[in-house]
Amino acid sequence: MPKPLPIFQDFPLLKQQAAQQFFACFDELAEGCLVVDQDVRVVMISERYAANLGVEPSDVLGREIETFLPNSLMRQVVVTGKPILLEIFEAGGHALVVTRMPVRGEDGRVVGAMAFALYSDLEPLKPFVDRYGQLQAELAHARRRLAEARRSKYTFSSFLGTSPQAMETKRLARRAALLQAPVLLRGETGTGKELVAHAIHAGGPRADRPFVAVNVAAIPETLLEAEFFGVAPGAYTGAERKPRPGKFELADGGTLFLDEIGDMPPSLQSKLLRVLQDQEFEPLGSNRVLKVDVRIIAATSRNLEAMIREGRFRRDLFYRLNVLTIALPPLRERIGDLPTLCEHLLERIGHREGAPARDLGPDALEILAARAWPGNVRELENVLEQAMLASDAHTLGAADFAGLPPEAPAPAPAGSVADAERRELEAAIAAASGNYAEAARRLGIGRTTLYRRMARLGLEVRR
Ligand SMILES: Nc1ncnc2c1ncn2[C@@H]1O[C@H](COP(=O)(O)OP(=O)(O)OP(=O)(O)O)[C@@H](O)[C@H]1O
Repeated sequence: MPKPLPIFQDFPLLKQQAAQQFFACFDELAEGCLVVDQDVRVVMISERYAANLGVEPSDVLGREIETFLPNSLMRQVVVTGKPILLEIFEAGGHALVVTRMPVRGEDGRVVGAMAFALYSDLEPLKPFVDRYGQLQAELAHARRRLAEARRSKYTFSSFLGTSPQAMETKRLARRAALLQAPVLLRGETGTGKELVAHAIHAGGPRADRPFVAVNVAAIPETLLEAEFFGVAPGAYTGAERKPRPGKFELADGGTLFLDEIGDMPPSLQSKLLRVLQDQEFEPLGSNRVLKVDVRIIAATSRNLEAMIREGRFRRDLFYRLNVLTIALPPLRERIGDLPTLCEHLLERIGHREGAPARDLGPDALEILAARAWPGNVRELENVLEQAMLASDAHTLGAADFAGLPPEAPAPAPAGSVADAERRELEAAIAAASGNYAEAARRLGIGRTTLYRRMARLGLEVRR
């Protein structure tokens, strides 16, 4: 509780005079003032303030302020005892810049509050208000962009498939999300390595910290070091290396996803190993050591063991990265997931293209199941997209995929899709003890879709 100002204590008359002068001064220089008691009734209002509010002083004296100014904040000041130092207040059809302060008695208790209108015309403040508005807008924009960039695009539910292989992948990834050790994702192109990396990040304690991805294969070797470790200001490094933070620094506190780690040149492999061991490094052209806390998720489609034998990949780096390893199954080894994948991908493509989602006829499914899919889910998505764009049919049939280039048939015989799907549905229904809603949830589909699929596969729906 603040004490009354000591200088006034022995001079009550002076205090009163000063207060009166203060009010008079404010009324003249500013746009008037107003005082309320502890019941928020008006005990004083200047002519000018009354004019600004569009009221007559005699009409409002003694009244609770909200009876003529419903959005007044004076009660808040009286109740909390806290001033509201600057606020733009809309009243009487125009904006006032108002300062409100509590009035305290000798014992420090709040006995009322006073308000001063500093300006009734915001023109003098316009440069500040404009600048403030502009900065606010810039800040909001930057925050939105940062949040978007940092938000993981995928979670575990984005990884589609309920085959045993897909479920095992998700189980391992969920476990990895809760740990801090490096993760190595292995799998052919298009099997969802990047998707899983995002999901691991989003499912762990670093979720609200940055997720930074670097595709090692996409960056020229000469620029990789600067890309990873950054360039210090003032470093003489040539035109293409302006001072900037490296990916390690940007990912501090979060996750750094190193895609195509097998493409990393040997010189950088040693440096990466050092950072993994010590969690510190020096930006290019700097003698300052930066300490970071970064979780590494690396991915590769290459045979790293063969590369080690050929001396192209460091064994010690491999051991360092190969702590939690997740092998992503190729599509042809989980062809039972094809119907689920197609259904979701068609929906996703439809959404992207602003077109209604399409179905896939059983004949089309048989054709797709017979392919080897070297490009995996990405290739499947491309094939579906092309077929969708070329046809108006609601249900895509075999003919819509007639243009597919010939390809060696996959090891699995074509008839097995229906079997695999039937087994999958039966397993889910059994696991849900015959509860179809629960089985559908486990499969990640709606109940109606489940009934439709069961009917197509000749499974009886028991109600
Ligand atoms: N299980 C899955 N469920 C849904 N979408 C998937 C799945 N696997 C892959 N995809 C989709 O396939 C595309 C390729 O996936 P992603 O980029 O994660 O693969 P990748 O293994 O990192 O490929 P690359 O090695 O070529 O970089 C993405 O559009 C992704 O959303």
